[in-house]
Amino acid sequence: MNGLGNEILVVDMRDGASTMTGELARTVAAGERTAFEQMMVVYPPRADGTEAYVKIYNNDGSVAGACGNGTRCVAHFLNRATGKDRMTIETDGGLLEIFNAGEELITVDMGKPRFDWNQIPLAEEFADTTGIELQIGPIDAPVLHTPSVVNVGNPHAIFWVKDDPDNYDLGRFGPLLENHPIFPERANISLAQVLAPDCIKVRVWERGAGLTLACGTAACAVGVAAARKGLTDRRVGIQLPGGPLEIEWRADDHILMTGPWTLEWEGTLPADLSPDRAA
Ligand SMILES: N[C@@H](CCC[C@H](N)C(=O)O)C(=O)O
Repeated sequence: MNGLGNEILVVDMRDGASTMTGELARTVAAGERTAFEQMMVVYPPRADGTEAYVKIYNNDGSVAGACGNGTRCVAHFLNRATGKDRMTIETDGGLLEIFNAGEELITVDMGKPRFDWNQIPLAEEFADTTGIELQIGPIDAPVLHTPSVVNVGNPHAIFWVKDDPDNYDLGRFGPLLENHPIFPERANISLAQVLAPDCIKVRVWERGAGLTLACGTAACAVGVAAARKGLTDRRVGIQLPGGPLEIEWRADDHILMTGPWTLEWEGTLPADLSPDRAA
């Protein structure tokens, strides 16, 4: 599947008979047909009132606590399997509520943002995470030194730029920022240009996956970080290279993300997924 071009492989393991690992996920990601940015493995529910437990892998085999675009894809998959329009799923980042918003749109309640330095997490204490000072040797652009940081189930750093994010070589400095020592669990890196109080243009370098056409959690992170800085309203359209997402940071602190899903193909993974076999 994909969510605005963010390549998602939804793997149905609801029978509870098999288990995915980071190493196997990397093997599947190396397959020509099965390449993905995130794999969403759907297991039987572990908690009362939930439809499934979903484990998320990046294509480097690392585990992610949240994936906004992938959650909309899982929502469609579970909606088709169960007929339910509304459900709760469990991820490593917490419980997520999903609503069918009609016309091939899904809304996900992504939960509450976390702003404390140790919740991001950061390697050292910062009292104010709306803008932290970073020492970044090899990067010459001065705007790239004071990101806002927020955790929305996974860690994000947002660098505010006045001009078009396309003007920056994110492919070059994305990996440096993702692996900056201030981020002990690495971070997803966004460049954000506020175009209007209800519109932000964003490009994302994803932790564990690299440059992407869209990142749902980055859209959530940028939306709340912009409103927190007073740059925008609490309801914004986020323009990503793959298309738009609607983000609303509600008065009860929950973030709602609304966007589409796309089904590309369906198939069965080979039973033998040993790492030396290309999927
Ligand atoms: N594409 C995702 C985010 C995936 C997880 C991220 N790379 C991480 O490691 O935190 C999205 O749509 O949110």
